[in-house]
Parts: sequence; structure tokens; C-alpha cells
Amino acid sequence: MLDESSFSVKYDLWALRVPCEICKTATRILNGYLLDKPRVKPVAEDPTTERNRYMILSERIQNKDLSDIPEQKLDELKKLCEIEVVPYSLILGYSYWGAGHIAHLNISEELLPYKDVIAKSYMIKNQPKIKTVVNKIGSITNEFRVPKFEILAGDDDMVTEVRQYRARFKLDYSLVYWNSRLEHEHMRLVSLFKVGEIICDMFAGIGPFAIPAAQKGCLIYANDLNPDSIRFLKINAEINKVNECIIAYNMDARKFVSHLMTVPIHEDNPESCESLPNTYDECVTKSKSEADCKNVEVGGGMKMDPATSAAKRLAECSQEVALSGTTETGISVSRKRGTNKRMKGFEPSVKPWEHVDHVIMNLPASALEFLDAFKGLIRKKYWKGLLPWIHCYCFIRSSETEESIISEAESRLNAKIHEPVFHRVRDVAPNKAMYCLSFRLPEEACIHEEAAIS
Ligand SMILES: C[S@@+](CC[C@H](N)C(=O)[O-])C[C@H]1O[C@@H](n2cnc3c(N)ncnc32)[C@H](O)[C@@H]1O
Repeated sequence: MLDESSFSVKYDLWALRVPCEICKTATRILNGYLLDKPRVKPVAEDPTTERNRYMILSERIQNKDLSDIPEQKLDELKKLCEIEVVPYSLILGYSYWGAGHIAHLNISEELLPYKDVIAKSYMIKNQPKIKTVVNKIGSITNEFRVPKFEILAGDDDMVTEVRQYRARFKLDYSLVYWNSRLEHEHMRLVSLFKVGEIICDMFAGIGPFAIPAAQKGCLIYANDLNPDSIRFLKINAEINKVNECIIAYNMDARKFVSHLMTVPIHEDNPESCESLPNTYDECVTKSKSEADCKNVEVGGGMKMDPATSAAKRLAECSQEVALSGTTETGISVSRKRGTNKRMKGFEPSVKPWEHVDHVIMNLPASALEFLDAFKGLIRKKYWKGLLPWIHCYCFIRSSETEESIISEAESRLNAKIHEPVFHRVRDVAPNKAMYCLSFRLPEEACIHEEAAIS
């Protein structure tokens, strides 16, 4: 018989006892310092009264005096109510430790001798839902950020489907990056985007930012180096019926922004348009009718944007529809939707070298190093409206500070960042947390020299 009680884990935590009505504001203030566990809410009932709630603090907050939380946050809280700190015990039992149809375990070294028993118990407990139980081996070292797994029980089938809010994602867990713990962050960032905005996702994976942003009515240029991620991104765009709003690329992120935001030579010199070659490694567009822009590499180093050439053809059989919006910067993005089924698609009326609203850089281990990719890309003569917001993910270790991260970002950009905003995403290790650093791209970091002089 399986001893289910041996799976129980008890956490001795601290919680703040606060009046119900300030919960929402307190959650915002304590962002990054509250309990962060999948499927466990950090706000709990107070068993003694309906008027209060417990705000459960992260395991990192070990002292009752709250000295692990910045003073400025505590001061903000004190303005709302008196702070009462109470002990809080959280027990996660046997039923908690299973998820989805693939159960992913990270078995610690001392439990490795029991890995088969543990895997079997998962299968028994969660049948027929769980079909595969895997254990992560070693740390992630490859550039696609995909862990290595050993199959402990069940089928050797790593293709699965997950849901995040309104979106469905199909993926092969052995081939692409996926982390269910980022669900809140995906939604937080997308909630900042407005209908009709243009988004450039440099490290898009299988689309957890791109798909909900497209569902919201944004236009997304999404890129990933991993061909399997792009394959699933396309599948997911189809499944969620947003393939008209996502243009996917499979190349290095640095090359991608350069392709996307550099003014094409034929725009600068329209007479040379017909003879220009297409140098995209791969441009994956919405329909097979555009497949001729894939994998074309003709010498000469000159560029023609396949989105533009495809759009030219699309324009011939399309009509303007209501899919449009006005962005924060006043730039209006309208799309032409095809009336002909085979040629269904859209033509963005604003090109990515004319305007982009947000750039997402979710590769926390090294995204900061890619910030120099914008150098000299933007031509004032063509650009419309404000420069884009950059949302650059990074890790901050206990030996680092927000200031040291900003200074690294500024040195990559070779420009000063004004009004940076840090958002703590989650703890990834006892001394390491994931953050999102957001700021408006400074002019000095991206304006083409010729334009800066004029
Ligand atoms: C941390 S994952 C983030 C994926 C997705 N944005 C998400 O939130 O799930 C980083 C992604 O960057 C991709 N990647 C790594 N190096 C890259 C590069 N040089 N250029 C473009 N993509 C890269 C990986 O394949 C991976 O899918």
C-alpha cells in the first residue's frame, strides 16, 4: 500500500492579517513577496472573522519582523492598515503533486533510489489523466532552454496540451521550452498591451505572450531560434484562430530585430525594388501561398521584407475590415483581411521600421546582452510616434542590485535609461529571482546616425 502521508510537505510561513478591502492594493504592494506556488492562492480566509484575510508571504520571508521586505513597501502598507504578522502553516498533500497529462518531477538526489516507486504512485493516483511521468536530469545548458528528461513511467510521448486563461498550447515537452509557472507573468505583460498595438517578441517560444496578445487584437512579430518552437507556435496560432495576427520567424534574435526594423533598401530607393534578393533565413507566414519567401538566401546582402512582398499580393484580393485600433502613441494599425479563402491574411498598414509599441525579451539568462541589437536601427525619417517599450527579463542574484542591472543594460545600450520599472516575477532559487525590467528605448540607443545628425 502506498503511504500517501509521506508525500505531505509542511511549510511554516508568515502571513499578514489585513482587512478584506485592502487585499487588492496590498497584493500590488507585496508583488514578489507573496507565496508563489502553482494552484495555491496567496490570499486565504481568516478562520476567526470574515472581515479579514491572510496574505501569505513567500518562504523567503523568514523573519517575523519582516526585515526581508523593503522598508518603502512596508511604509506603503502601514498607510493602509496596521500590520499584524501571524504564523501560517501550509500543508501540500499527495493530491497536490500531480499536473497535466505529463507529470514533471525534479527528484532530489536522496530520493533517486525511490524514483520508480514515486513515478508509479503518480500513475496510480492520477489514472487515466497522467500518461507519462518524467524526471528532469541535470541543469539546462542548451540554448533552447529545454531540460533533459528521463521517462520514469508510462508512454514515451511528450506531446501534450496545456491551457493558459483563454488560450490552448500544444507542445512537445522534450523539444521546446515551457514553464507553467510563468502564466501570471504572461498575462500581466499582455494586460499592458492595447488593441491594435504592434508587438515584437524576440524569444517567443511556442507563443505564451504572442497568442494572448493576438487574441487581444495586437499584431505580433514573433521569433525563436528553436525551429520546433516555431513549428508549435504556428500550430498554436491555428488552434487559437489568431494566425492572421502573428508573423513568425526562426532566427537569432539579434538578426531578427535587424531584419524587422531596418528600413528595407527598396523603401529607401524604390527604383531598385524589382531586382532585390530576399535574405531571410526563414520567414514563416500565415498561408502556404506565401511559402516562396522561406529559406531563400541569395547573395548580395540586400534585403526585401517578405511580409511586404506577401502583403503586396494579399492586397490584390483583400478589403479593409474593422480590425483596427489606436495605440497609446496614436498610431493606428489597420489590417486588410482577405476575402478569398485561400489568400486569407492581413496587411499591416504600419511597417515594423515605422512603428513598434513593445519589444518582449524573455531569455532571462542573457537577454540583457541582446540590448545592443537596436543600435542605429531606427530611422527618424520613417519612424512614427514614440519609441517602443522594452520588456527585458533578467535574473538578479543576492550579490546584485537593481542598480547594477540598470548599469549593465545601459552599457549594452550605450545610453541612459529613463524611469526604469522593475517587476519581480518569481524566485527561481534561494538567492536568485527573475525580474522584468521595462523602459522606453532611449533615442541614443537606436537612432540611425545619419538621422541623428540631420
Ligand atoms: C526562457 S524561453 C521563453 C519562451 C517564451 N517567451 C515563454 O515565456 O515561454 C527563451 C526562448 O528563447 C529562445 N532562444 C534562445 N536563444 C535565442 C536566440 N539567440 N535568438 C532567438 N531565440 C533564442 C529559446 O529557444 C527559448 O524558446
